[in-house]
Amino acid sequence: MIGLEISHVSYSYGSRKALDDVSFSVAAGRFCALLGPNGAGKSTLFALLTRLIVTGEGHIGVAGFDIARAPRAALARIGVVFQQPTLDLDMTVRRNLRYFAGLHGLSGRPAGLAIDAALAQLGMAERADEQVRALNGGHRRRMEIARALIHGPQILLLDEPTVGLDAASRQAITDHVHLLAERGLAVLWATHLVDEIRPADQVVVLHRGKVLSDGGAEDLAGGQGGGHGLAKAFLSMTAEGREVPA
Ligand SMILES: Nc1ncnc2c1ncn2[C@@H]1O[C@H](COP(=O)(O)OP(=O)(O)OP(=O)(O)O)[C@@H](O)[C@H]1O
Repeated sequence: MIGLEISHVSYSYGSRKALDDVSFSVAAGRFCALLGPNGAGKSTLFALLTRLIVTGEGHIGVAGFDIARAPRAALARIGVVFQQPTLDLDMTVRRNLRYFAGLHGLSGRPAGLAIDAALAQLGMAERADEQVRALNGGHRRRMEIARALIHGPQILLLDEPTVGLDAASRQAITDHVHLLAERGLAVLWATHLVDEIRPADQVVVLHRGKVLSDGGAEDLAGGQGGGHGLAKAFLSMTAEGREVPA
């Protein structure tokens, strides 16, 4: 089943073209890394997928709903973790999530159940009554991912979710989100870090607003040992003349 479909999407800020005829899709149950250097257009694409901005060029389908024609139905099926954290540090984890559940029309026992389930999926159940301020950066991020799951989305969007985290936290979050994909979510994970990508993942390379490649991570690495092969392929596609270490 198709989770997310992006077809011939373009977007410009004034005369600057940020996305140029972008097409790819992410099926339910797939982890897709949107790999691109700074300025590639990743955040612009996320803004279009969440209707922060709109474009007349191209089509975006979310779990079968056209985001332009049926925005409410489409957005209800998306969970999103933006680059900038947006948590209330002085509330507990549960209070933060209850507030967000309310925005989705969930309250009372159904909200409590949804919050418990989401926290459990991120290994955060025992932190529910802690103040967010007391959590480390990795746990705060996991909580934001749990928050994005409360309303039962089919698509999960994460914009560079591991920025600023230490290696162990990055690993834990990457593991958790891969598990969410295995359980059926279509995951779009924007990053410029190849070590967050697994051999079975889909990788879309975005550079200067264009899709340079779309396929399996193993194929992109060209059989050259996972992360190293991927890094080489990514750099040679995007570095434009910079030396790529052997
Ligand atoms: N509000 C804006 N006004 C004008 N140009 C913008 C605006 N936002 C982004 N751009 C430009 O659009 C292009 C794509 O930027 P975008 O932020 O989408 O890339 P990105 O891949 O998310 O980069 P980063 O990893 O640095 O966040 C860049 O050339 C950027 O300078």
